Amino acid sequence: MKDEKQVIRVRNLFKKFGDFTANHDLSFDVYKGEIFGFLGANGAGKTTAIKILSGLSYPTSGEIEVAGFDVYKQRELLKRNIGYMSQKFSLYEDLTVYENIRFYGGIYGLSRKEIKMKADELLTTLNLEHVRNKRIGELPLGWKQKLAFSVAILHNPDIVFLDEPTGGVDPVTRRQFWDLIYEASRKGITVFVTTHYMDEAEYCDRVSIMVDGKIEALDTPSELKKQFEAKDMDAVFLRLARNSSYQE
Ligand SMILES: Nc1ncnc2c1ncn2[C@@H]1O[C@H](COP(=O)(O)OP(=O)(O)OP(=O)(O)O)[C@@H](O)[C@H]1O
Repeated sequence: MKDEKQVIRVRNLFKKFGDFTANHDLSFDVYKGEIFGFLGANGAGKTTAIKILSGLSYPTSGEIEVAGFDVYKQRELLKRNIGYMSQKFSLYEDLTVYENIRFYGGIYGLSRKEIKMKADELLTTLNLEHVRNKRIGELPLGWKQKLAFSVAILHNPDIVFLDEPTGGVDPVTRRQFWDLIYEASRKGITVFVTTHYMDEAEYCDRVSIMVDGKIEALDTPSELKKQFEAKDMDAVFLRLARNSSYQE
């Protein structure tokens, strides 16, 4: 646990689609600056929960506070204090790198001066100054994802939600992506991340594993390995996912 300050508080979260329960009685806390891995097989209910936590959809029931805001009544305030990135929701392919930064900076309420300063800083850090005026569509996937992450935290939010941010990216670029995650966490930004890559689960401070809509395990990677007598997170995950009623 990085810091005692709670930034996400979830109690008895249920989300139902008709008769189907996608999230079943989830309760957990996430702390300031923590890198929290949210794992589960396909269809376990991760995206459903992330959408609720980031104010994009309502829960069926439960008490949920994110960045100190209630997900039922304070969604607009909540959204201003978080960042969100997924493979499906990212940068605009037809806009240039700088236009994307300007667009999102505007949405996040930054002034022109702040946007310019942040853009310069971000492009220098990522070593992408030379593509400032290139369309996003022309860039390699790994660059796009690093940019998308940096844009998602442009406004210095309390929490950033990452839904499979490194899908389809080679291991070297994934490692570089994780350096950005560590840096954000060092600055006090909480990182809530879903991934299918078990090496990435090892990089998290704590990991929760969801099976069929329920959290079946939640602890640090080293405690989970001890608890399940597993040599790595892959083995922990397989042991839990094997109990799933959902088989591909
Ligand atoms: N709007 C919806 N209406 C009905 N069922 C839904 C809806 N959204 C999600 N579901 C169902 O809820 C379950 C959980 O979906 P969710 O997308 O949260 O899973 P996930 O863990 O994010 O999976 P993946 O890793 O494949 O993205 C799935 O069975 C899905 O079909």
